Amino acid sequence: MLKLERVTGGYFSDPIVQNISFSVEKGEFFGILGPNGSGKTTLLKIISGILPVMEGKILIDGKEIHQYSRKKLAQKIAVLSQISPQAFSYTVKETVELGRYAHQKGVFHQWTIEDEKIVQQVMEETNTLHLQHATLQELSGGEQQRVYLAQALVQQPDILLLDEPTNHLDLAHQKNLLDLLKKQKLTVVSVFHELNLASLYCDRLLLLNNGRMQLLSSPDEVLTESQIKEVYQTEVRKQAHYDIAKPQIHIKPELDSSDESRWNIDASLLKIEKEKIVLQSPKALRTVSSGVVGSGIGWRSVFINRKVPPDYQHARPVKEMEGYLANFGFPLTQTVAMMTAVEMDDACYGFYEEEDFSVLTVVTAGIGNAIDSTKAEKPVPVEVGTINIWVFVNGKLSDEAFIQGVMTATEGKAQVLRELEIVDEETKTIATGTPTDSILIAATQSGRNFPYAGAATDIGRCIGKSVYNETKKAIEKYLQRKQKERHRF
Ligand SMILES: Nc1ncnc2c1ncn2[C@@H]1O[C@H](COP(=O)(O)OP(=O)(O)OP(=O)(O)O)[C@@H](O)[C@H]1O
Repeated sequence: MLKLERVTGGYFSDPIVQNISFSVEKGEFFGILGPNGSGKTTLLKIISGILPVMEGKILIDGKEIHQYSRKKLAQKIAVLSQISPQAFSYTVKETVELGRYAHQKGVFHQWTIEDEKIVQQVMEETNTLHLQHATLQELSGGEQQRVYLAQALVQQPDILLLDEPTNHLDLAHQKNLLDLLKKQKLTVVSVFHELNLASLYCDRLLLLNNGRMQLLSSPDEVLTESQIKEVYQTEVRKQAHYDIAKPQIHIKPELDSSDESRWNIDASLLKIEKEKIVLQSPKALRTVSSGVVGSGIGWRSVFINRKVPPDYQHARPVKEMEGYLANFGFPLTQTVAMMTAVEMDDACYGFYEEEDFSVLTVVTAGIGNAIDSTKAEKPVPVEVGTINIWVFVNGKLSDEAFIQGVMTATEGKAQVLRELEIVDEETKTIATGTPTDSILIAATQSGRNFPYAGAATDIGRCIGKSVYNETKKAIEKYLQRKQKERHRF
Protein backbone atom coordinates (compact mmCIF):
# COMPACT_ATOMS: atom_id res chain seq x y z
CA MET A 1 0.00 0.00 0.00
CA LEU A 2 2.68 2.53 1.08
CA LYS A 3 6.22 1.84 -0.02
CA LEU A 4 9.42 3.81 0.53
CA GLU A 5 12.44 2.86 -1.56
CA ARG A 6 15.78 4.26 -0.38
CA VAL A 7 14.25 7.63 0.42
CA THR A 8 16.46 10.58 1.32
CA GLY A 9 15.03 14.00 2.07
CA GLY A 10 15.09 17.05 4.30
CA TYR A 11 15.12 20.82 4.23
CA PHE A 12 16.68 22.70 1.31
CA SER A 13 19.72 20.64 0.35
CA ASP A 14 20.21 19.22 3.83
CA PRO A 15 19.38 15.48 3.76
CA ILE A 16 18.01 14.94 7.27
CA VAL A 17 16.69 11.42 6.71
CA GLN A 18 18.69 9.08 4.54
CA ASN A 19 18.19 5.82 2.73
CA ILE A 20 14.85 4.87 4.30
CA SER A 21 13.08 1.81 2.91
CA PHE A 22 9.96 0.11 4.21
CA SER A 23 6.49 -1.00 3.16
CA VAL A 24 3.32 -0.57 5.15
CA GLU A 25 0.55 -3.08 4.52
CA LYS A 26 -3.15 -2.29 4.42
CA GLY A 27 -4.59 -2.07 7.92
CA GLU A 28 -1.17 -1.97 9.56
CA PHE A 29 -0.41 0.34 12.49
CA PHE A 30 3.16 1.43 11.85
CA GLY A 31 5.10 3.44 14.45
CA ILE A 32 8.11 5.69 13.96
CA LEU A 33 10.33 6.16 17.01
CA GLY A 34 13.61 7.90 17.65
CA PRO A 35 15.20 10.50 19.88
CA ASN A 36 14.63 14.25 19.50
CA GLY A 37 15.99 15.47 16.19
CA SER A 38 16.34 11.97 14.70
CA GLY A 39 14.14 12.95 11.73
CA LYS A 40 10.72 11.49 12.59
CA THR A 41 8.69 14.60 11.68
CA THR A 42 10.86 15.21 8.63
CA LEU A 43 10.16 11.67 7.40
CA LEU A 44 6.43 12.13 7.92
CA LYS A 45 6.55 15.42 6.00
CA ILE A 46 8.36 13.70 3.12
CA ILE A 47 5.74 10.91 3.02
CA SER A 48 2.88 13.41 3.01
CA GLY A 49 4.49 15.43 0.20
CA ILE A 50 5.16 18.55 2.30
CA LEU A 51 8.90 18.09 1.78
CA PRO A 52 10.39 16.85 -1.49
CA VAL A 53 12.03 13.45 -1.95
CA MET A 54 15.70 14.14 -2.75
CA GLU A 55 16.54 10.58 -3.63
CA GLY A 56 14.50 7.38 -3.84
CA LYS A 57 10.79 6.80 -4.38
CA ILE A 58 7.55 6.87 -2.39
CA LEU A 59 4.77 4.78 -3.86
CA ILE A 60 1.12 4.52 -2.87
CA ASP A 61 -0.67 1.58 -4.42
CA GLY A 62 2.23 1.20 -6.82
CA LYS A 63 2.16 4.84 -8.07
CA GLU A 64 4.66 7.53 -7.05
CA ILE A 65 3.10 10.25 -4.91
CA HIS A 66 4.04 13.12 -7.22
CA GLN A 67 1.92 11.45 -9.94
CA TYR A 68 -1.25 12.00 -7.86
CA SER A 69 -3.24 15.24 -8.12
CA ARG A 70 -3.59 17.13 -4.84
CA LYS A 71 -7.20 16.05 -4.48
CA LYS A 72 -6.49 12.40 -5.36
CA LEU A 73 -3.57 12.33 -2.92
CA ALA A 74 -5.88 13.74 -0.23
CA GLN A 75 -8.19 10.78 -0.80
CA LYS A 76 -5.24 8.44 -0.27
CA ILE A 77 -3.41 10.13 2.59
CA ALA A 78 -4.56 12.34 5.45
CA VAL A 79 -2.23 14.10 7.82
CA LEU A 80 -3.29 14.97 11.33
CA SER A 81 -2.65 18.71 11.29
CA GLN A 82 -0.58 20.36 13.94
CA ILE A 83 -2.48 22.94 15.97
CA SER A 84 -2.19 26.23 14.05
CA PRO A 85 -3.25 29.59 15.55
CA GLN A 86 -4.54 30.99 12.22
CA ALA A 87 -7.36 28.39 12.17
CA PHE A 88 -8.61 29.49 15.57
CA SER A 89 -11.55 31.61 14.38
CA TYR A 90 -13.26 28.58 12.76
CA THR A 91 -15.83 26.64 14.73
CA VAL A 92 -15.18 23.02 15.55
CA LYS A 93 -17.75 21.79 13.03
CA GLU A 94 -16.34 24.02 10.26
CA THR A 95 -12.86 22.74 10.98
CA VAL A 96 -13.98 19.12 10.78
CA GLU A 97 -15.98 19.79 7.58
CA LEU A 98 -12.82 21.02 5.83
CA GLY A 99 -11.69 17.39 5.85
CA ARG A 100 -14.43 16.52 3.32
CA TYR A 101 -12.78 18.73 0.66
CA ALA A 102 -11.10 15.77 -1.02
CA HIS A 103 -14.47 14.11 -1.66
CA GLN A 104 -16.53 17.09 -2.84
CA LYS A 105 -17.49 17.05 -6.46
CA GLY A 106 -18.26 19.77 -8.99
CA VAL A 107 -17.15 23.37 -9.19
CA PHE A 108 -19.33 24.49 -6.26
CA HIS A 109 -18.24 21.68 -3.91
CA GLN A 110 -21.79 20.77 -3.02
CA TRP A 111 -22.32 19.54 0.54
CA THR A 112 -24.20 16.25 0.43
CA ILE A 113 -26.25 14.22 2.93
CA GLU A 114 -23.39 11.67 2.83
CA ASP A 115 -20.86 14.39 3.84
CA GLU A 116 -23.05 15.44 6.77
CA LYS A 117 -23.58 11.84 7.88
CA ILE A 118 -19.84 11.13 7.94
CA VAL A 119 -19.05 14.35 9.81
CA GLN A 120 -21.69 13.57 12.47
CA GLN A 121 -20.49 10.01 12.89
CA VAL A 122 -16.81 10.89 13.19
CA MET A 123 -17.54 13.76 15.60
CA GLU A 124 -19.43 11.33 17.78
CA GLU A 125 -16.58 8.82 17.70
CA THR A 126 -13.98 11.43 18.54
CA ASN A 127 -16.11 12.91 21.32
CA THR A 128 -16.20 16.35 19.65
CA LEU A 129 -19.88 16.65 18.78
CA HIS A 130 -20.73 18.53 21.97
CA LEU A 131 -18.05 21.10 21.05
CA GLN A 132 -19.29 21.70 17.51
CA HIS A 133 -20.34 25.36 17.94
CA ALA A 134 -17.26 26.43 19.90
CA THR A 135 -14.34 28.09 18.13
CA LEU A 136 -10.99 26.32 18.24
CA GLN A 137 -9.47 29.01 20.44
CA GLU A 138 -12.01 28.18 23.13
CA LEU A 139 -10.77 24.59 23.37
CA SER A 140 -8.04 22.94 25.39
CA GLY A 141 -5.01 21.48 23.60
CA GLY A 142 -6.42 17.96 23.92
CA GLU A 143 -9.84 18.99 22.59
CA GLN A 144 -8.18 20.71 19.60
CA GLN A 145 -6.20 17.53 18.96
CA ARG A 146 -9.42 15.50 18.81
CA VAL A 147 -10.98 18.03 16.43
CA TYR A 148 -8.02 17.72 14.06
CA LEU A 149 -8.25 13.96 14.28
CA ALA A 150 -11.94 14.21 13.33
CA GLN A 151 -10.94 16.41 10.39
CA ALA A 152 -8.47 13.77 9.19
CA LEU A 153 -10.94 10.91 9.69
CA VAL A 154 -13.79 12.54 7.71
CA GLN A 155 -11.31 12.67 4.83
CA GLN A 156 -11.69 8.85 4.82
CA PRO A 157 -8.13 8.33 3.68
CA ASP A 158 -6.51 4.98 2.94
CA ILE A 159 -3.50 6.02 5.01
CA LEU A 160 -3.46 8.27 8.06
CA LEU A 161 -0.22 10.01 9.02
CA LEU A 162 0.05 11.16 12.62
CA ASP A 163 2.75 13.12 14.40
CA GLU A 164 2.59 12.38 18.11
CA PRO A 165 -1.20 12.11 18.10
CA THR A 166 -1.47 11.76 21.88
CA ASN A 167 0.83 14.53 23.05
CA HIS A 168 -1.93 16.83 24.37
CA LEU A 169 -4.24 14.10 25.55
CA ASP A 170 -5.00 12.86 29.04
CA LEU A 171 -4.78 9.15 29.83
CA ALA A 172 -8.36 8.25 28.87
CA HIS A 173 -8.26 10.28 25.65
CA GLN A 174 -4.90 8.75 24.64
CA LYS A 175 -6.43 5.31 24.97
CA ASN A 176 -9.71 6.32 23.30
CA LEU A 177 -7.93 7.88 20.32
CA LEU A 178 -5.63 4.92 19.73
CA ASP A 179 -8.45 2.40 20.31
CA LEU A 180 -10.56 4.33 17.80
CA LEU A 181 -7.79 4.23 15.17
CA LYS A 182 -7.26 0.53 15.79
CA LYS A 183 -10.99 -0.18 15.51
CA GLN A 184 -11.28 1.66 12.19
CA LYS A 185 -8.68 -0.72 10.73
CA LEU A 186 -7.07 2.23 8.98
CA THR A 187 -3.51 2.07 7.74
CA VAL A 188 -1.71 4.31 10.20
CA VAL A 189 1.83 5.65 10.15
CA SER A 190 2.45 7.50 13.37
CA VAL A 191 5.35 9.17 15.13
CA PHE A 192 5.50 8.36 18.84
CA HIS A 193 7.56 9.70 21.69
CA GLU A 194 5.83 7.43 24.16
CA LEU A 195 7.53 4.06 23.67
CA ASN A 196 4.97 2.19 25.74
CA LEU A 197 1.97 3.43 23.75
CA ALA A 198 3.82 2.63 20.53
CA SER A 199 4.49 -0.86 21.83
CA LEU A 200 0.84 -1.43 22.76
CA TYR A 201 -0.73 -0.21 19.53
CA CYS A 202 1.81 -0.66 16.71
CA ASP A 203 2.26 -3.81 14.69
CA ARG A 204 5.79 -2.79 13.72
CA LEU A 205 8.16 -0.05 14.78
CA LEU A 206 10.80 1.83 12.83
CA LEU A 207 13.53 3.14 15.11
CA LEU A 208 15.37 6.14 13.65
CA ASN A 209 18.79 7.23 14.81
CA ASN A 210 20.43 10.34 13.31
CA GLY A 211 18.13 10.22 10.29
CA ARG A 212 18.91 6.58 9.50
CA MET A 213 17.06 3.34 10.09
CA GLN A 214 18.38 1.71 13.24
CA LEU A 215 15.90 -1.17 13.18
CA LEU A 216 12.52 -2.04 11.73
CA SER A 217 10.77 -4.91 13.49
CA SER A 218 8.11 -5.94 16.02
CA PRO A 219 7.82 -3.94 19.27
CA ASP A 220 9.43 -6.82 21.14
CA GLU A 221 12.50 -6.81 18.89
CA VAL A 222 12.86 -3.03 18.70
CA LEU A 223 12.26 -2.20 22.35
CA THR A 224 15.20 -3.97 23.93
CA GLU A 225 17.18 -2.55 26.83
CA SER A 226 20.43 -2.50 24.84
CA GLN A 227 18.88 -0.92 21.74
CA ILE A 228 17.25 1.85 23.72
CA LYS A 229 20.43 2.49 25.63
CA GLU A 230 22.34 2.79 22.37
CA VAL A 231 19.86 5.09 20.61
CA TYR A 232 18.42 7.16 23.48
CA GLN A 233 21.55 7.00 25.70
CA THR A 234 19.33 6.02 28.62
CA GLU A 235 19.25 3.01 30.92
CA VAL A 236 15.83 1.37 30.90
CA ARG A 237 14.23 -1.85 32.08
CA LYS A 238 11.95 -3.88 29.86
CA GLN A 239 9.02 -5.85 31.22
CA ALA A 240 6.02 -7.57 29.74
CA HIS A 241 2.70 -5.75 29.98
CA TYR A 242 0.54 -7.25 32.72
CA ASP A 243 -2.29 -8.34 30.42
CA ILE A 244 -1.02 -8.53 26.87
CA ALA A 245 2.08 -9.85 25.12
CA LYS A 246 3.70 -6.46 24.49
CA PRO A 247 6.81 -5.05 26.15
CA GLN A 248 6.78 -2.00 28.38
CA ILE A 249 9.79 0.15 29.09
CA HIS A 250 10.55 1.70 32.46
CA ILE A 251 13.05 4.44 33.07
CA LYS A 252 14.87 4.46 36.39
CA PRO A 253 15.25 7.84 38.08
CA GLU A 254 18.74 8.79 39.17
CA LEU A 255 18.81 8.18 42.91
CA ASP A 256 20.92 9.94 45.45
CA SER A 257 23.66 7.70 46.81
CA SER A 258 21.90 7.15 50.16
CA ASP A 259 19.10 5.30 48.36
CA GLU A 260 21.59 2.88 46.87
CA SER A 261 23.32 2.17 50.15
CA ARG A 262 23.27 -1.30 51.63
CA TRP A 263 20.69 -2.09 54.30
CA ASN A 264 19.55 -5.26 55.97
CA ILE A 265 16.50 -7.03 57.31
CA ASP A 266 17.21 -8.98 60.50
CA ALA A 267 15.31 -10.66 63.32
CA SER A 268 15.20 -7.45 65.40
CA LEU A 269 12.41 -6.24 63.07
CA LEU A 270 10.30 -9.31 63.81
CA LYS A 271 7.46 -9.13 66.34
CA ILE A 272 5.85 -12.41 67.32
CA GLU A 273 2.57 -11.77 69.13
CA LYS A 274 -0.20 -14.13 70.23
CA GLU A 275 -2.41 -13.30 67.25
CA LYS A 276 0.06 -12.34 64.57
CA ILE A 277 3.63 -12.12 63.42
CA VAL A 278 4.61 -8.74 62.04
CA LEU A 279 7.74 -7.62 60.27
CA GLN A 280 7.87 -3.95 59.34
CA SER A 281 10.70 -2.99 57.04
CA PRO A 282 12.10 0.57 57.04
CA LYS A 283 12.00 0.51 53.22
CA ALA A 284 9.95 -1.39 50.66
CA LEU A 285 11.26 -4.80 49.65
CA ARG A 286 10.77 -6.36 46.24
CA THR A 287 8.45 -9.28 46.83
CA VAL A 288 7.07 -12.38 45.21
CA SER A 289 4.33 -13.90 47.30
CA SER A 290 1.15 -15.91 47.44
CA GLY A 291 -0.31 -14.09 50.44
CA VAL A 292 -4.05 -13.50 50.82
CA VAL A 293 -3.28 -9.81 50.44
CA GLY A 294 -0.30 -8.48 48.48
CA SER A 295 0.13 -11.54 46.31
CA GLY A 296 2.10 -11.56 43.07
CA ILE A 297 5.08 -9.37 42.37
CA GLY A 298 5.45 -5.99 44.01
CA TRP A 299 7.20 -3.77 46.51
CA ARG A 300 6.00 -4.16 50.11
CA SER A 301 7.19 -3.10 53.53
CA VAL A 302 4.75 -4.74 55.99
CA PHE A 303 4.51 -8.50 56.40
CA ILE A 304 1.79 -10.13 58.48
CA ASN A 305 1.15 -13.75 59.34
CA ARG A 306 -2.19 -13.72 61.13
CA LYS A 307 -3.60 -16.43 63.34
CA VAL A 308 -7.21 -17.30 62.59
CA PRO A 309 -9.43 -19.83 64.43
CA PRO A 310 -9.23 -23.43 63.14
CA ASP A 311 -12.84 -23.14 61.93
CA TYR A 312 -12.19 -19.87 60.04
CA GLN A 313 -14.61 -19.71 57.13
CA HIS A 314 -15.31 -16.60 55.13
CA ALA A 315 -16.99 -16.18 51.75
CA ARG A 316 -14.62 -13.34 50.87
CA PRO A 317 -11.36 -13.93 52.76
CA VAL A 318 -9.49 -11.15 50.90
CA LYS A 319 -12.07 -8.52 51.90
CA GLU A 320 -12.16 -9.88 55.44
CA MET A 321 -8.35 -9.77 55.65
CA GLU A 322 -8.29 -6.23 54.27
CA GLY A 323 -10.75 -5.18 56.96
CA TYR A 324 -8.55 -6.82 59.61
CA LEU A 325 -5.43 -5.02 58.33
CA ALA A 326 -7.25 -1.69 58.10
CA ASN A 327 -8.35 -2.10 61.74
CA PHE A 328 -4.72 -2.22 62.79
CA GLY A 329 -3.80 0.65 60.49
CA PHE A 330 -1.57 -1.46 58.22
CA PRO A 331 -1.31 0.17 54.78
CA LEU A 332 -3.00 -2.22 52.35
CA THR A 333 -0.95 -1.26 49.33
CA GLN A 334 2.28 -1.99 51.20
CA THR A 335 1.33 -5.19 52.99
CA VAL A 336 1.71 -8.89 52.32
CA ALA A 337 -0.63 -10.80 54.63
CA MET A 338 -1.06 -14.53 55.15
CA MET A 339 -3.19 -16.50 57.57
CA THR A 340 -2.75 -19.70 59.55
CA ALA A 341 -4.39 -21.49 62.45
CA VAL A 342 -1.01 -22.49 63.87
CA GLU A 343 -0.04 -21.15 67.31
CA MET A 344 2.26 -18.16 66.83
CA ASP A 345 4.44 -19.40 69.70
CA ASP A 346 5.44 -22.29 67.42
CA ALA A 347 6.86 -19.97 64.77
CA CYS A 348 10.53 -20.60 64.01
CA TYR A 349 13.02 -18.25 62.50
CA GLY A 350 16.72 -18.01 61.84
CA PHE A 351 19.17 -15.46 60.53
CA TYR A 352 21.66 -17.04 58.14
CA GLU A 353 24.73 -14.97 57.62
CA GLU A 354 27.16 -15.71 54.81
CA GLU A 355 30.23 -13.78 53.75
CA ASP A 356 28.51 -11.07 51.71
CA PHE A 357 24.80 -11.70 52.08
CA SER A 358 22.29 -12.92 54.65
CA VAL A 359 18.85 -14.45 54.82
CA LEU A 360 16.15 -14.26 57.48
CA THR A 361 13.67 -17.11 57.25
CA VAL A 362 10.45 -17.32 59.28
CA VAL A 363 8.16 -20.35 59.22
CA THR A 364 4.86 -21.33 60.80
CA ALA A 365 3.88 -24.91 60.12
CA GLY A 366 0.79 -26.97 60.69
CA ILE A 367 0.49 -30.25 58.87
CA GLY A 368 -3.00 -31.46 59.81
CA ASN A 369 -3.99 -31.57 56.15
CA ALA A 370 -0.69 -32.77 54.73
CA ILE A 371 -1.13 -33.64 51.09
CA ASP A 372 0.89 -35.33 48.38
CA SER A 373 0.29 -32.96 45.47
CA THR A 374 1.66 -35.57 43.06
CA LYS A 375 -0.93 -38.21 43.92
CA ALA A 376 -3.94 -36.76 45.75
CA GLU A 377 -7.20 -36.51 43.78
CA LYS A 378 -8.38 -33.55 45.81
CA PRO A 379 -7.61 -32.05 49.22
CA VAL A 380 -9.50 -33.57 52.12
CA PRO A 381 -9.46 -30.96 54.89
CA VAL A 382 -9.42 -32.60 58.28
CA GLU A 383 -7.80 -30.00 60.49
CA VAL A 384 -6.17 -26.73 59.89
CA GLY A 385 -2.75 -27.12 58.46
CA THR A 386 -0.74 -24.57 56.56
CA ILE A 387 2.95 -24.00 56.12
CA ASN A 388 3.70 -20.31 55.71
CA ILE A 389 7.26 -19.47 54.69
CA TRP A 390 8.87 -16.05 54.65
CA VAL A 391 12.35 -15.65 53.19
CA PHE A 392 14.00 -12.23 53.43
CA VAL A 393 17.13 -11.89 51.34
CA ASN A 394 19.64 -9.14 52.05
CA GLY A 395 20.78 -8.86 48.47
CA LYS A 396 19.62 -8.03 45.00
CA LEU A 397 17.61 -10.73 43.19
CA SER A 398 16.79 -10.86 39.49
CA ASP A 399 13.33 -12.05 38.44
CA GLU A 400 14.88 -15.40 37.62
CA ALA A 401 16.46 -15.57 41.10
CA PHE A 402 13.04 -14.87 42.71
CA ILE A 403 11.54 -17.80 40.82
CA GLN A 404 14.46 -20.04 41.71
CA GLY A 405 14.15 -18.83 45.32
CA VAL A 406 10.58 -20.13 45.39
CA MET A 407 11.87 -23.41 43.95
CA THR A 408 14.71 -23.90 46.43
CA ALA A 409 12.45 -22.94 49.35
CA THR A 410 9.86 -25.50 48.22
CA GLU A 411 12.56 -28.14 47.90
CA GLY A 412 13.64 -27.37 51.49
CA LYS A 413 10.07 -27.75 52.74
CA ALA A 414 9.46 -31.02 50.82
CA GLN A 415 12.70 -32.49 52.17
CA VAL A 416 11.52 -31.92 55.77
CA LEU A 417 8.20 -33.63 55.10
CA ARG A 418 10.05 -36.56 53.63
CA GLU A 419 12.54 -36.86 56.49
CA LEU A 420 9.83 -36.56 59.13
CA GLU A 421 7.71 -39.04 57.18
CA ILE A 422 4.67 -36.77 57.11
CA VAL A 423 2.03 -38.76 55.28
CA ASP A 424 -0.97 -37.76 53.18
CA GLU A 425 -3.77 -39.62 55.01
CA GLU A 426 -5.68 -40.20 51.79
CA THR A 427 -2.93 -41.53 49.56
CA LYS A 428 -0.74 -42.95 52.36
CA THR A 429 2.28 -41.50 50.58
CA ILE A 430 4.78 -38.91 51.81
CA ALA A 431 3.20 -35.44 51.71
CA THR A 432 4.66 -32.58 49.71
CA GLY A 433 2.97 -29.79 51.67
CA THR A 434 -0.52 -28.75 52.72
CA PRO A 435 -3.29 -27.53 50.41
CA THR A 436 -3.02 -23.92 51.58
CA ASP A 437 0.72 -23.30 51.96
CA SER A 438 1.93 -19.78 51.28
CA ILE A 439 5.31 -18.34 50.45
CA LEU A 440 7.02 -14.98 50.42
CA ILE A 441 10.42 -14.22 48.96
CA ALA A 442 11.39 -10.62 49.71
CA ALA A 443 14.66 -8.93 48.86
CA THR A 444 16.16 -5.61 49.91
CA GLN A 445 17.53 -5.18 46.36
CA SER A 446 20.69 -3.72 47.87
CA GLY A 447 24.10 -5.29 48.33
CA ARG A 448 25.27 -8.32 46.36
CA ASN A 449 23.70 -9.04 42.99
CA PHE A 450 22.15 -12.47 42.49
CA PRO A 451 21.25 -13.27 38.90
CA TYR A 452 20.32 -16.84 39.96
CA ALA A 453 19.16 -18.54 43.16
CA GLY A 454 19.01 -22.21 42.20
CA ALA A 455 20.80 -24.96 44.10
CA ALA A 456 23.95 -24.28 42.07
CA THR A 457 24.37 -20.94 43.87
CA ASP A 458 25.29 -20.08 47.45
CA ILE A 459 22.14 -17.97 47.85
CA GLY A 460 20.01 -20.86 46.52
CA ARG A 461 21.56 -23.31 48.96
CA CYS A 462 21.18 -20.79 51.80
CA ILE A 463 17.48 -20.38 51.03
CA GLY A 464 17.05 -24.18 50.79
CA LYS A 465 18.95 -24.78 54.03
CA SER A 466 17.21 -22.02 55.99
CA VAL A 467 13.74 -23.14 54.91
CA TYR A 468 14.65 -26.75 55.67
CA ASN A 469 15.94 -25.88 59.18
CA GLU A 470 13.12 -23.55 60.18
CA THR A 471 10.37 -25.76 58.71
CA LYS A 472 11.80 -28.79 60.49
CA LYS A 473 11.88 -26.96 63.82
CA ALA A 474 8.36 -25.58 63.26
CA ILE A 475 6.87 -28.98 62.35
CA GLU A 476 8.57 -30.63 65.33
CA LYS A 477 7.09 -27.97 67.61
CA TYR A 478 3.69 -28.49 66.03
CA LEU A 479 3.92 -32.27 66.53
CA GLN A 480 5.04 -31.89 70.15
CA ARG A 481 2.10 -29.57 70.83
CA LYS A 482 -0.31 -32.06 69.24
CA GLN A 483 1.16 -34.88 71.32
CA LYS A 484 0.77 -32.85 74.53
CA GLU A 485 -2.83 -32.04 73.61
CA ARG A 486 -3.54 -35.72 73.03
CA HIS A 487 -2.07 -36.61 76.45
CA ARG A 488 -4.23 -33.96 78.08
CA PHE A 489 -7.50 -35.47 76.76
N1 LIG B 1 12.16 23.69 9.02
C1 LIG B 1 13.37 23.18 9.16
N2 LIG B 1 14.41 23.67 8.49
C2 LIG B 1 15.64 23.14 8.63
N3 LIG B 1 15.95 22.13 9.45
C3 LIG B 1 14.95 21.60 10.17
C4 LIG B 1 13.61 22.10 10.08
N4 LIG B 1 12.84 21.38 10.91
C5 LIG B 1 13.67 20.45 11.51
N5 LIG B 1 14.92 20.59 11.06
C6 LIG B 1 16.06 19.79 11.46
O1 LIG B 1 15.87 18.45 11.10
C7 LIG B 1 16.35 17.56 12.10
C8 LIG B 1 15.28 16.54 12.40
O2 LIG B 1 14.15 17.22 12.90
P1 LIG B 1 12.77 16.49 13.08
O3 LIG B 1 11.78 17.52 13.53
O4 LIG B 1 12.45 15.68 11.90
O5 LIG B 1 13.15 15.50 14.27
P2 LIG B 1 12.19 14.66 15.19
O6 LIG B 1 12.78 13.29 15.27
O7 LIG B 1 10.77 14.75 14.74
O8 LIG B 1 12.43 15.40 16.56
P3 LIG B 1 11.48 15.63 17.85
O9 LIG B 1 11.46 14.33 18.58
O10 LIG B 1 12.21 16.64 18.62
O11 LIG B 1 10.12 16.07 17.38
C9 LIG B 1 16.72 18.44 13.28
O12 LIG B 1 18.12 18.48 13.36
C10 LIG B 1 16.16 19.78 12.97
O13 LIG B 1 16.99 20.79 13.43
